[in-house]
Amino acid sequence: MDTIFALSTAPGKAGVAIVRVSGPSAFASAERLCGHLPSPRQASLRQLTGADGVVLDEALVLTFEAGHSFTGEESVEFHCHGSPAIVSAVLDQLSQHSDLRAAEPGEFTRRALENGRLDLAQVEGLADLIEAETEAQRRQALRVFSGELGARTDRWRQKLIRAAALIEATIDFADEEVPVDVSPEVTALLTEVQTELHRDASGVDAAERIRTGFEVAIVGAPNVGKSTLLNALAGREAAITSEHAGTTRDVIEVRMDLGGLPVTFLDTAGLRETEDAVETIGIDRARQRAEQADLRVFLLENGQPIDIKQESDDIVLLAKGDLQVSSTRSISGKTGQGVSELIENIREILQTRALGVGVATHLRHKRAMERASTHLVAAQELISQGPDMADLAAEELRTAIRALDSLVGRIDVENLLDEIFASFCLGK
Ligand SMILES: Nc1nc2c(c(=O)[nH]1)N(C=O)[C@@H](CNc1ccc(C(=O)N[C@@H](CCC(=O)O)C(=O)O)cc1)CN2
Ligand SMILES: Nc1nc2c(ncn2[C@@H]2O[C@H](COP(=O)(O)OP(=O)(O)OP(=O)(O)O)[C@@H](O)[C@H]2O)c(=O)[nH]1
Ligand SMILES: [Mg+2]
Repeated sequence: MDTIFALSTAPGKAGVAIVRVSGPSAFASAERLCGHLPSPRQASLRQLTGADGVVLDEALVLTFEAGHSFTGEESVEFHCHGSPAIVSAVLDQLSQHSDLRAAEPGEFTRRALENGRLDLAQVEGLADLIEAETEAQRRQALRVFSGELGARTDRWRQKLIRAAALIEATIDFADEEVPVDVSPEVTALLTEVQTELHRDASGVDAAERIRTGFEVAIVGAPNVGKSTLLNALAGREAAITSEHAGTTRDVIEVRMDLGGLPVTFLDTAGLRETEDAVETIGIDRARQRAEQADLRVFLLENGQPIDIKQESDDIVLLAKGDLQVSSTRSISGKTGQGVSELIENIREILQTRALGVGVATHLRHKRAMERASTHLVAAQELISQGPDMADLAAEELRTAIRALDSLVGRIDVENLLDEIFASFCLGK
């Protein structure tokens, strides 16, 4: 096994920069850099010196014994001053050790997975945790990282193994007319698992939204003040506004943190019949993005209908509220009237959708659960056909268990790993 090293903190100037080394030569290699190592898990100040005896930095050195580290391997951390020059000097020095090589992105975590310190779902949770920018993202990622999905998978697994054992017992005793009919207990076990699979899988779409962000499109006729509203929401001049109808053509995106929920607002071209070819392209894009968005804000000026399908949660507001006689259900990006109410309204709607999230948070989880579920349905069907079908039913259960095992990376995941680790940072 190679010993690997990388800068584990973000590159650039910082208070402190941590260089991590992991693998069988970690201690030996660290000794060449800082002399006598401190006892494991006891940070101590050391001078780091190059091969020629020149001092590179005065750093805190922290060691972890094999079996008691993040990766599960012997590991050393150098907590250096966060200077790009120091970091590159230390990395250069390490790269001259012939038994060391630079780590690939995510390679420390990959080793943690291989050494059984984390399961695959936890690795995904860790990746999400590092990507998390809002409170809802942080909470969701931490829940996955805590291993809840793995724990629940274990319980499903045990129930299915018990069900398979009960069925197999009927095969063994088929000739002896077993007096007990096991199918009620088997059916109960399968139904329990299926109900939970269904509930967890149905929360995945909302979980995906929390991870990638909800999209909220602002739509309406030209000149009603969509771009002005976007700018008011963003608190900056993100979009060009003008008194000319047909100003916005491209979809303008502004990312925001709405009380912990990640939301991307979309400002779109005003919808109308037009001869202008470029504006027409903009209007097509507007319609497409608005229809795909999670929520739409319709800005209406003269009560003219907007030719975009309105979903039940969508928000309809009267534009240029400062010019309207009644201020209810109206908004003005120009004066700010109604803007904080709109934000609160959107947050509430999206928050309700976020409530359905269970322990499964990735499309990959949903697919594995649906695969398992399909085989459970097939097993149920076979069981209902009587004892002759018992061995086929047991086989369906084993296939369902394999699908669940792929959730936590017990099997069939080699090809997934590269994809999952490709998105990791260097040093993680
Ligand atoms: N400096 C530093 N901070 C860090 C990390 C790190 O690697 N280095 N982490 C990296 O992502 C996270 C913490 N994760 C860690 C997970 C396990 C162990 C560890 O040594 N585990 C041992 C002993 C546990 C104990 O203290 O009892 C073990 O599990 O046997 C260390 C860090 C966040 N902060
Ligand atoms: N009185 C008033 N004027 C507004 C308000 N919002 C926008 N306007 C004015 O209306 C005109 C059009 O505003 P925009 O925000 O560019 O309108 P839009 O809906 O983005 O227009 P298109 O991009 O052409 O579809 C500008 O002159 C704005 O100053 C408002 O709330 N009240
Ligand atoms: Mg506009």
